[in-house]
Amino acid sequence: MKRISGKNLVLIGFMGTGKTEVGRLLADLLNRRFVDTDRRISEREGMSIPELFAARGEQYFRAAEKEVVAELASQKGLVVSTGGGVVLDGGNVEHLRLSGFVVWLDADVDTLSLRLQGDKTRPLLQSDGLAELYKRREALYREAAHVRVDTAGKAPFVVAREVVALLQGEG
Ligand SMILES: Nc1ncnc2c1ncn2[C@@H]1O[C@H](COP(=O)(O)OP(=O)(O)O)[C@@H](O)[C@H]1O
Ligand SMILES: O=C(O)C1=C[C@@H](OP(=O)(O)O)[C@@H](O)[C@H](O)C1
Ligand SMILES: [Mg+2]
Repeated sequence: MKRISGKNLVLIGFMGTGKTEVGRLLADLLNRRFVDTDRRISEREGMSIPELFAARGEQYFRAAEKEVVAELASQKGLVVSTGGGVVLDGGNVEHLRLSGFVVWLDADVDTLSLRLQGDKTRPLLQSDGLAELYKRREALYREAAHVRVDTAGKAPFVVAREVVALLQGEG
């Protein structure tokens, strides 16, 4: 797996594309350590992501996210699941691309809406419309990623297997 040897495998994409769930499966399949940036931030700050947004605001969250990304980019051999907004910062994108192979998990807006229906854990979905936010971010994911994987209509383990096949295909 030349694509990820000595590197991290990094998942980016919109909320609900399955970064956290697929990342965990990939770490198992590849026998690598799994780190989810949101989880890391929550642990560091001692509160959940919605609590952190409510208590300190998005800017504070983004600063914490940037620190965590920089820290993970200095490590190797990880599977890293990011939060959907990680690509808003050009420095994050640079770090992630230099330290890892960046896979964009994607799905159409209707699929994402269904997956996230009733979700209360994603503060940004409570205010902005999902479709609007997706439209604003799509180009950022495309530019940041080395490859895109469509997750619509596929179970998480099918997506994970597809990512592994993609890495193996590169020898
Ligand atoms: N491929 C998939 N098919 C169906 N549901 C999925 C898929 N991937 C994730 N989900 C569901 O969508 C929700 C968000 O998944 P999650 O892994 O937290 O996404 P992300 O970290 O990208 O926001 C969860 O309820 C999860 O079970
Ligand atoms: O898209 C975003 O800006 C965010 C996505 C969330 O992560 P997931 O993409 O894992 O849901 C989390 O980082 C935070 O709520 C902000
Ligand atoms: Mg997640």
